[in-house]
Amino acid sequence: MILSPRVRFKSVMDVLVLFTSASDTFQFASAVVGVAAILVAGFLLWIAFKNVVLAPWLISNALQKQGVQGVPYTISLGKLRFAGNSPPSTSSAAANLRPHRTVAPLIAPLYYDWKLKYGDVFLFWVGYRPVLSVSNLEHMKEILYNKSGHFEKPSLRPDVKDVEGEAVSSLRGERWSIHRRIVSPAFFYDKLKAMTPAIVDCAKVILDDWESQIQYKSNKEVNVYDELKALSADIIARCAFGSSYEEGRRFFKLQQEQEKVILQVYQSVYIPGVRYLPTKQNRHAWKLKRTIEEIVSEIIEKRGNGYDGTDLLEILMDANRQEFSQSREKLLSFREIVDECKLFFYAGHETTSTLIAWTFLLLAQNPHWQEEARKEVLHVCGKGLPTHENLHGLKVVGMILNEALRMYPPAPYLIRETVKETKLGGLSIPRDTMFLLPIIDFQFDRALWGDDVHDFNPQRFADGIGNACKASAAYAPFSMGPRNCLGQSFAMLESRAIVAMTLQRFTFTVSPGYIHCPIATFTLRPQYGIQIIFKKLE
Ligand code: HEM
Repeated sequence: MILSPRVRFKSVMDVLVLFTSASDTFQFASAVVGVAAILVAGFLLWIAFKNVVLAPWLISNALQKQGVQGVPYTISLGKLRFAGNSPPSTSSAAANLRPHRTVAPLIAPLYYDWKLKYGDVFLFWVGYRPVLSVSNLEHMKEILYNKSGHFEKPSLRPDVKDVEGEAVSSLRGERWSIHRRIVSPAFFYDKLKAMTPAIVDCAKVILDDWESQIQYKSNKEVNVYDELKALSADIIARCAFGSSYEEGRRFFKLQQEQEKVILQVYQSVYIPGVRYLPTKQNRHAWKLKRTIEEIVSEIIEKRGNGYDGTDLLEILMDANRQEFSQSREKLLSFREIVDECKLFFYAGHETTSTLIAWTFLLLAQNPHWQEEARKEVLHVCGKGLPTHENLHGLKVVGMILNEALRMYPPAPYLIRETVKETKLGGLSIPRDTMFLLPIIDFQFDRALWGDDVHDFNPQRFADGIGNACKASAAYAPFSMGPRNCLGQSFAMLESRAIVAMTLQRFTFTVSPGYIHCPIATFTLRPQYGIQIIFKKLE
């Protein structure tokens, strides 16, 4: 203890009294700190006990009593995995090169073992969260249309929310409907039409590059998965940020870094409070977030109020301006605008690029359909750059993309959770139960699609999606109901453009080096890429 020189002691007693009271104060403070530490530790233990032991036990007990079977619960404190979704070894993947029938069991092997063992409705665990697998079409419709308001998107973990932010895809209730209303105009027909030249321009750059490399060799092997990811990112950067395209690219590079952090966070068990500690991972995440926000504010500042473009950022800013002029309030905060731009990229680039990459694989494996599609493209668009109207007129290409979405849906499983106790198919489902809806399984149901369900047959879509199988709800690559994919038309436009422009210039086959290994992380993607050999069209 350091005493100020100004303190004067009259007697030894004074000094003793001072020391006694100081040590009392010290003891009192220590006691307070001790009690606080015990309370905090007790609180954390209670949260951990409630989340990791009590809640899982209550939910599984309630379901077991109603005859729902499932995987026994074991407390998992290591890395979390989805239903054993580890990529298969290269050799087992290579053995599965041909049959598409292996897609679903390959991406979630444990899940399909459990399904065989326990039947269509069963319980399994993602970490300590109980998940009910639902393979009944009527139940899936009830959950996705959510007329009762009992089924919602799962709430994001606070540490994931910190990094990812919250946008239309994860919001609920009133905030979700405001965001959906504001973002929807970005995908209206006239906006998509205005974006078509940018999409075609970006595709032309990459195809010119492939073509120039073929000048020196007779053919070129391309890992289309990697190249298409870069191309879709460019396209999204243009459509989200228009002329502020370079800043858009920087934004999305940083966001890719953020995605890696999100994956790490998702794989770890959530411990309250840890996200505030200055760990290496947290500091990295904070820095990325700061820099991303700085880029968007720079773009907004540069634009001022006189910008006349029609990109996503401008649509969001415009909604704010209109609301402000009427009510002096802004609809979206700055952070919400940033989060919507992030979502646009996140939801849009990986999904669309995997769809196009799988489509290239299927066309390379099925030369007859490749030729049919090429004939149509050359007939409708000639050899020039396609227009928006041209792209709409491509029926065969549309059928091929629909079939690719059936066999390789970029989002093969959807997740929901109950926000209230509810009834589903005679079962009483407790609150906070998660559902897994295996879209991919309905799309491979032989009873609904026929005996050729495992074959690539775009012909089944000749009379439209509604007539492709016995129950139209069995085809849901873009989900269904009020929260279906907002970017569906954009994704289909981009895919039509890239497939058509490639068919105009090249014929293509699968490389002998290709290893068939679909895995599901955020999307259903090819673990080792898709290597395609392109030859210039005579
Ligand atoms: C082939 C490409 C795509 C596929 C297969 C796809 C699929 C889906 C699916 C299945 C959902 C529903 C998710 C759920 O309910 O859990 C969804 C939602 C969404 N998608 Fe897509 N998507 C694609 C491309 C895009 C693109 C290009 C964008 C935007 C640029 C986009 C924006 C969105 C948004 C904003 C939502 C959330 C809607 C809401 O919750 O109200 N998607 N998408």
